[in-house]
Amino acid sequence: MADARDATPQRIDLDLLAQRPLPEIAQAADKNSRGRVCVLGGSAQVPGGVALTAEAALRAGAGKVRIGTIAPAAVTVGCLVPEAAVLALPISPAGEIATTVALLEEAVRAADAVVVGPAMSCGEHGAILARQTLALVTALQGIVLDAAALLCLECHREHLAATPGHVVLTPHIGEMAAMLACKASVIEADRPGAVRHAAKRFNAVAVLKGPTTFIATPKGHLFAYNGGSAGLATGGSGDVLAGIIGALLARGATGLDAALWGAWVHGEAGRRCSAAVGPIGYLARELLGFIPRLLHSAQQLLAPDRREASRSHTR
Ligand SMILES: NC(=O)C1=CN([C@@H]2O[C@H](COP(=O)(O)OP(=O)(O)OC[C@H]3O[C@@H](n4cnc5c(N)ncnc54)[C@H](OP(=O)(O)O)[C@@H]3O)[C@@H](O)[C@H]2O)[C@@H](O)CC1
Ligand SMILES: Nc1ncnc2c1ncn2[C@@H]1O[C@H](COP(=O)(O)OP(=O)(O)O)[C@@H](O)[C@H]1O
Repeated sequence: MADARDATPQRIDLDLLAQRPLPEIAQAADKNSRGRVCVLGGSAQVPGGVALTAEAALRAGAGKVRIGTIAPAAVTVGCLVPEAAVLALPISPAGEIATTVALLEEAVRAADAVVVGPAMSCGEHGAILARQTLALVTALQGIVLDAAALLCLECHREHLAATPGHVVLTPHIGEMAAMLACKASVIEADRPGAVRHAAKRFNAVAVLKGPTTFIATPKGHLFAYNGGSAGLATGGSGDVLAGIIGALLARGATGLDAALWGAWVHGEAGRRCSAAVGPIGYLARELLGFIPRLLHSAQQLLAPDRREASRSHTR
């Protein structure tokens, strides 16, 4: 990783995003053309995390969201997000592999982007969901791999090698250590190097979350966002980020643009919560309500005729 140490990251701010506008959503667009997101995750220990991801995707503009989660949690999750469809997956996919695969294929094929892993605690479950999704990767506009879905990436390198940069990995430091089979202290010592190494190794956009979030591309481009709020270090906050990125991929953004915009919107939502509630103690679900306005106002500000205004605004 030493070769990456001298790389200076580009700062993720409105000036950078102005150069990378998101695909517009037409005024007349119906819900199928605004982006369909499938969220696969959840566990008996953390049944509600997928609801955060699904709602974040809806708040970021997805027209349709479907949640595939463990059967015992499916009804509850559906009630938490009545705007989403729910798919009940067998709790032990290894034992019912054929059913799981058939259900997943149908769900993934009906989506533009898939988010795999939020709130999933079982490595085996994650491995199967990630494998099935990656097998269909070319039919999708994007995939986000999060949490437990990141723990088996070595087995998926063949699939990942074939993707044209629309897979986004969202590890925190512990997950990054598992991905690269090293100690967390090694990642801690060189976060920019680690994220670049992971992006290259797995041929994906890598997002290393933390007080400063680093984003890298397989070609070695490096970006950093450090404008968030300490209160973002709270259970479920990463699930929200994964949902935002999933929705932006589904509307047609590239993996890199979805990651850059996602990190910025997530961090700014944290700042809004911090101002409204207090620097720590706000809930991940309280981030959700800020997403639509942040996305909308940033895009308005960045419309071509307003870019000059954005520059003076951010100075
Ligand atoms: N649990 C909850 O309350 C909620 C969880 N939710 C969701 O569940 C999912 C799993 O979350 P989680 O919290 O169960 O596992 P998480 O902390 O990600 O650890 C995974 C591994 O990483 C390691 N690791 C972590 N940080 C590290 C570090 N700095 N440095 C080094 N190691 C570090 C950690 O090691 P350990 O801390 O056990 O030593 C462990 O091995 C996720 O999607 C989350 O959003 C929410 O939906 C709702 C509330
Ligand atoms: N001290 C901090 N300051 C700003 N942002 C932070 C800080 N700590 C964590 N974050 C952000 O909060 C989110 C936490 O995600 P994650 O670790 O996956 O939590 P969870 O697994 O509970 O959802 C990430 O987006 C990360 O960048």
